[in-house]
Amino acid sequence: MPSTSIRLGVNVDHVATIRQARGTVYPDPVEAGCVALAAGAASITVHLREDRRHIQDRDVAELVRMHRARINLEMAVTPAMLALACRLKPAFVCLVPEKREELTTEGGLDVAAQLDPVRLACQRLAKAGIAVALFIDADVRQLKAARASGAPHLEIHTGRYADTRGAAQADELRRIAAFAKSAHKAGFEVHAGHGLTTANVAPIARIREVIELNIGHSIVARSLFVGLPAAVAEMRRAIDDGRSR
Ligand SMILES: CC(=O)[C@@H](O)[C@H](O)COP(=O)(O)O
Ligand SMILES: NCC(=O)COP(=O)(O)O
Repeated sequence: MPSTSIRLGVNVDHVATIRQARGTVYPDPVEAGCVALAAGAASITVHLREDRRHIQDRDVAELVRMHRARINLEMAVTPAMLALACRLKPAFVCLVPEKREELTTEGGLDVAAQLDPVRLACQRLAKAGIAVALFIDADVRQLKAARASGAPHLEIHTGRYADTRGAAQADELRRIAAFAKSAHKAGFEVHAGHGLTTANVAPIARIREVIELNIGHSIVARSLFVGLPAAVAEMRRAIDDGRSR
């Protein structure tokens, strides 16, 4: 039976984006993580990109040292990132696609096209005691591949849903809802995220099979005006309202 509650993971990448813009030591994404957890976040997500454009190795190490059980590290499937994850041992890793030139993640991981490396990565991370999610598009071909990979969790990419409007958005929502059902039936724990805001989160939160949402950019942006605890609380309310409708 799908869960009635839904966890909020707060992504603090864009706190680090502001810091890196000036090469200062502030604002600190580690401090932001602590504040977000105190404000009701269930976990903290950080994407350690290969180009280190925002989050740095030290941020991940510090967050893991302080809150290991609640840290979700997003990373590319590369030997260097796998070695780093196995050394730092966050509780969760989400394997994501990465392109140097993209402004943000543009789609899901093509698990079907790289099943062997993804399967090996899942095995290696599981051996290190890390629970793995695959960040994928709502696409049955990817679901089949994900089943063969051995990953226990999936995070559905909601970027296209967030970027479209009207009939196209309704279509994307239907696709995500149907995919979440199939993924849950196949035994995966189902998460979702990317591009979600207080204005668009409710229909995604209403999908019973989704039990975790990872949200960052809109929360960090909103925190400029109301502060991080209030921005996390606003998102929590929007999710709970959506879930209960
Ligand atoms: C994988 C994903 O959906 C995002 O969480 C990702 O972290 C976005 O990367 P940026 O934070 O660099 O936009
Ligand atoms: N995996 C999605 C995530 O961590 C946050 O994405 P966004 O809200 O910053 O677009």
